[in-house]
Amino acid sequence: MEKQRIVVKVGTSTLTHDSGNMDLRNMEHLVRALSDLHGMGHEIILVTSAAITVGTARLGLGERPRELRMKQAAAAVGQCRIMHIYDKLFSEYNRSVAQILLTGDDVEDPDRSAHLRSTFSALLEMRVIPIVNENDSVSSAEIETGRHKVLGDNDTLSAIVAELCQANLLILLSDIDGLYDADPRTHPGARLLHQVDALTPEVLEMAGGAGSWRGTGGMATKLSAARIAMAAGCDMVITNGNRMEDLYGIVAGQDIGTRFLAQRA
Ligand SMILES: Nc1ncnc2c1ncn2[C@@H]1O[C@H](COP(=O)(O)OP(=O)(O)O)[C@@H](O)[C@H]1O
Ligand SMILES: N[C@@H](CCC(=O)OP(=O)(O)O)C(=O)O
Repeated sequence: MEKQRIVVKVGTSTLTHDSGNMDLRNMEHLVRALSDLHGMGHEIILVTSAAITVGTARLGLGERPRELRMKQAAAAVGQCRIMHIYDKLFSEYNRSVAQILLTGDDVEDPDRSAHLRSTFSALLEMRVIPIVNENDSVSSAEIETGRHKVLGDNDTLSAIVAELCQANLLILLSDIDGLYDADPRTHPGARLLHQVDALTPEVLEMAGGAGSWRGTGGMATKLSAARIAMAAGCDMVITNGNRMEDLYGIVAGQDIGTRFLAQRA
């Protein structure tokens, strides 16, 4: 099989329980599948969410803080916890990881994004698995005051990373099997779309908001990600994070989840 550069984004709803604590079973299955794909020769970049949720649980705050500075503090605490667990789990499979935290400025500024590209390429050359999140402790201020709209959700961030690294494939692991023709939580008869060739107005209309208190963007941000990835020549697949074994089939090109086809030049 051809070796691919793959960005995998995993959302808060897959990484945590409803209590806000980390879902260690899902994390273990994720790390095992990614380590295995890495062992097959693929290059892997992991974009991970959940810092704010895990920090909230760790600090015993009861509910997700509304105050910005508390959210940012929770992210700082949660990010440490998450990286600790990833490092521990990947180490069991003899894989090295690196942490990259990004803000909107980092990807917008040509100098910074050039450095970022070189860092990713050096890490991948050394067979390290970069683990990326938004630098929430710094950047939420920008997001909430509306000065920068570039980031703010990891779906978009993962597509920007895929574009920056010229990845072949972006996989979004969510709490749902893919894009349906309507939000299945409110429309029980909704049907799964297997392939999307173009983001037509009809497709864009299908997307609704987040499915749980822990998720943020819902399908709307996933379609924004698809727009960036498809234009960058990268296929994107939305699939359910509860079946990590599906990652193998997706990488092999099987019909799993919803695949958004790259625009080929
Ligand atoms: N057309 C749609 N197809 C599938 N899911 C949808 C759709 N519209 C809205 N959703 C909601 O999007 C949710 C997934 O996004 P989100 O809650 O942000 O999770 P994540 O943390 O995985 O990013 C689903 O649980 C679902 O309720
Ligand atoms: N950067 C934030 C997550 C933002 C985000 O997009 O969350 P999600 O919709 O669960 O992928 C955090 O780590 O808490």
